[in-house]
Amino acid sequence: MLALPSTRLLLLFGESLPSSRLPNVSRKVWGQTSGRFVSQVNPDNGPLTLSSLGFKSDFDKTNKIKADKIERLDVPNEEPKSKVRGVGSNGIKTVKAVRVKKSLEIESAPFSAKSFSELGLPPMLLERLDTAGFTVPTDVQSAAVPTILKGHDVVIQSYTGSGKTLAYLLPILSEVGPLKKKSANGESEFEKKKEIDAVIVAPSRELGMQIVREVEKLLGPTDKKVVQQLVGGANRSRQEEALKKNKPAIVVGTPGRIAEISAAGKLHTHSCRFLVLDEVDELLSFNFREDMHRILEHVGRRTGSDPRGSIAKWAARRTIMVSATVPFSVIRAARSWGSDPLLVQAKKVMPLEAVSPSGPVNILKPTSGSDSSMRTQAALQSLPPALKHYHCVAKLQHKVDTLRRCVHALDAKCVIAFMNHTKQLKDAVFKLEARGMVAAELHGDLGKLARSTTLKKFKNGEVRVLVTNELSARGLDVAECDLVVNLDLPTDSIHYAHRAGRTGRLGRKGTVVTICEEPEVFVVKKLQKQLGIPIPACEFTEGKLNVIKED
Ligand SMILES: Nc1ncnc2c1ncn2[C@@H]1O[C@H](COP(=O)(O)OP(=O)(O)OP(=O)(O)O)[C@@H](O)[C@H]1O
Repeated sequence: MLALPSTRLLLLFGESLPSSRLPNVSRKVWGQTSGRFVSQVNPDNGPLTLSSLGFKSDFDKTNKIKADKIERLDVPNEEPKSKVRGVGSNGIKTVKAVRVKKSLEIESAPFSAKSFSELGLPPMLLERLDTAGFTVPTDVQSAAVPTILKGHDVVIQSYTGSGKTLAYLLPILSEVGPLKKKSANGESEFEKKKEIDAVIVAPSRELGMQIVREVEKLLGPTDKKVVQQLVGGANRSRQEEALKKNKPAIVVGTPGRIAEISAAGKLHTHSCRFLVLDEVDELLSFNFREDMHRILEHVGRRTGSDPRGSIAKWAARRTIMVSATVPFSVIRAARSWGSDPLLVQAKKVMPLEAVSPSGPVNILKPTSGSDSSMRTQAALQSLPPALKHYHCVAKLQHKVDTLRRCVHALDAKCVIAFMNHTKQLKDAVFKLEARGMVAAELHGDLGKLARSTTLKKFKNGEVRVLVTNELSARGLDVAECDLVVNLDLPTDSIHYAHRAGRTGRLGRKGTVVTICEEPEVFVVKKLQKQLGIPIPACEFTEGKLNVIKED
């Protein structure tokens, strides 16, 4: 069995490995194979799909909680109607061509229910979903929506890019705001209340704004003010004014700003019915502990003490915790906050009580190596099934040029390159631009405007390579991203999974290449073992990715 650790940040490899400044290297002889057999990458290498995993489709029958069975349907071969872009490479620094739009193929579509109407959503919300181009729910949406609608507290765990945001937004919008279900007397009139009905917390400004846009997409232009962003970095008094004037039903924000405004008495959340913690394992980390403490104490809290204990105290609030990586510490916390909480995965719903610390919730245990099928299943619960993973050995001073050759070899149009230290990002961008590749840096030290402008340019195709740090590892949704490159190694398998998950969104193809120095290869081997996925060595010769087969 795969055991789970009790804390989120497992620094399995100690400190992140050193990376010094990068010299100005333009041309070198690359990747000697030293007697190893080199083969061309096989484009037909079929990805593992969810359906090949054979997850259980029913609720656990031993479950003491009387949850209804969620009916499973065959996976239809339908693509969602999302717009996806491609790029025409121009190679000239000054020309910032916008990518030509083309569809990125969805290789293994994670859809099981045939339509949203099967999930018990109100007619107006169904209409808005249709208008927004969402026609078929993903597996995790099919599992989560009816479960939350039945009133359960849930932990939603499913791989990156599988549609977890809508999985919790849809049940909330079914009960909160102008799209909600009609009441028993047939009224659907949305009455503005003084208090907030749903609080959604996300660890970064970017992720918070992304969630706001997803809510706005469904609310439509006339009801946009039903949701209010409370993210850090933005003008606080304007946010407070908007709360007062618009009386939003839903707020989405970062822990610091929500806690700040709440402490100032400008955010009334005591009768709140939904609390969502998106990227819950990150939110429950040490960094956010004080702000999260305030939020957990004040959102949905009934006034006056409750002699029946903490569970009764929280009975009015539904707590929804979400992440691709769920350590057992989150399960433990969820058990103490919720009443009969359930774990919702793409094809399985089970009571949290049934999750054992040694059960395969996730990828988080350094494995000793015996049960490879268990490891594979656990990894695939966090990583998109259509991803391909490689590593490439390069000297430190050649890493950026290796990245450039990797982008050309894979003809990648939309690339996210991760580094560990903010100071090095500028250098890498400079080198890429010097070789005619349009690149930009994104990190927390940049101002609010610079961050959103860069992200916008990346999303609309003006920037081909986004060089960034851990800020972008979680939640960032750019459907067109077809390549993730680790220029520095992630600190552990959780970080690897979140970085990797920026590509291969919603069943699309994607490649993850980790560029490391020879002494770092052992770390890649460890990641490979922990994640239960092959990360073969490769090199980029003659403009192609060549897989190196080990003896
Ligand atoms: N049913 C659907 N049909 C089409 N597109 C969808 C559907 N559900 C979600 N999407 C789109 O898929 C993309 C990924 O969804 P989302 O960001 O919610 O994934 P996620 O599981 O939360 O990922 P991460 O773990 O990285 O945060 C988004 O662009 C979203 O709009």
